[in-house]
Amino acid sequence: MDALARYEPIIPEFDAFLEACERHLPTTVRVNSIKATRDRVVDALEAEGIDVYGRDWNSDVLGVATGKPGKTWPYVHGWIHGQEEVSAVPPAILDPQPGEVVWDSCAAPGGKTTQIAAAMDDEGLVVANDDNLGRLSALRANCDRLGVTSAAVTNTDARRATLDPFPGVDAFDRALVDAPCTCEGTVRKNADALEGAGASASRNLAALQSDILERAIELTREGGTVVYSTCTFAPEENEAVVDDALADGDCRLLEFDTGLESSPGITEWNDETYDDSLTKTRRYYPHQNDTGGFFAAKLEVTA
Ligand SMILES: C[S@@+](CC[C@H](N)C(=O)[O-])C[C@H]1O[C@@H](n2cnc3c(N)ncnc32)[C@H](O)[C@@H]1O
Repeated sequence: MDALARYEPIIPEFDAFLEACERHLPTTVRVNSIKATRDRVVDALEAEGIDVYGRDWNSDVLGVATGKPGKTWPYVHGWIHGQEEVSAVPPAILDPQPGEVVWDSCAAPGGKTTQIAAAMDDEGLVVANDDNLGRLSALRANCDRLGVTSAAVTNTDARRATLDPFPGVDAFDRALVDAPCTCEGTVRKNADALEGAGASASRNLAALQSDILERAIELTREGGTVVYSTCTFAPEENEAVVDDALADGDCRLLEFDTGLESSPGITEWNDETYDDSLTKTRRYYPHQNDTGGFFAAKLEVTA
């Protein structure tokens, strides 16, 4: 947990935060509304001895009290997807609508792609991109199992993505940048997550994250929405990256409230200051909702 010590000045109730990071992460699943309803899923899981409980902020997210849902037929048939609760936040605030064209720039293995497609009633187009060929089979398999027919899988470096493969598409309506990051917020399910974490690892990733976010803003129509998210606590990968995008002058931050407890983004870190509007971004800490850690920013494209 040493790598987390540098966050003491910015994380509220720091001792409770550290204590939560050492606790086992609750298992959660997301109901796949393309194939099933919440009630049918609850009944089917209970018939297999899996007890679940609802989560107030999102009726499609179920906590698992007992049993292993990944070994049940509702899982095999794609009625549910194993998804960490707080990782359902970015697609929820992206708020994609049926018929839209949405870019998921860093999509594998597809937890958020399939959530986006479900929110769109599987109508429209979700371009699910990832530059790592080895991760595309899991992305495709998840789309198949969950019955997603609206996704097109691409394998490009998001920094250089174009609209050329999609004749007739002038711009994306919305884009998600669920960026590659140091993954510190996954420490509750992977104790090794903090190995190699720290300011220098975070600074090394920031240029890639900024370039992908910049490309997402360029490819999204004026008035469209871009969500930037990471599963790390590092301001270098979070507020600093969004601050960079704001400085280009083509977007502005929007406020959002998922119903989950969260803290506002910060505007000062070490020797840096960020735009005041960075308080509209949200930080989700493990002790607030008994989840992993996440950061999310919702941007409107203005030019
Ligand atoms: C946090 S993971 C995405 C998780 C995914 N959104 C989900 O919910 O299942 C980040 C992904 O970014 C991909 N990635 C890294 N660099 C990239 C780049 N330059 N262009 C596109 N994808 C990239 C990685 O291969 C990885 O799959």
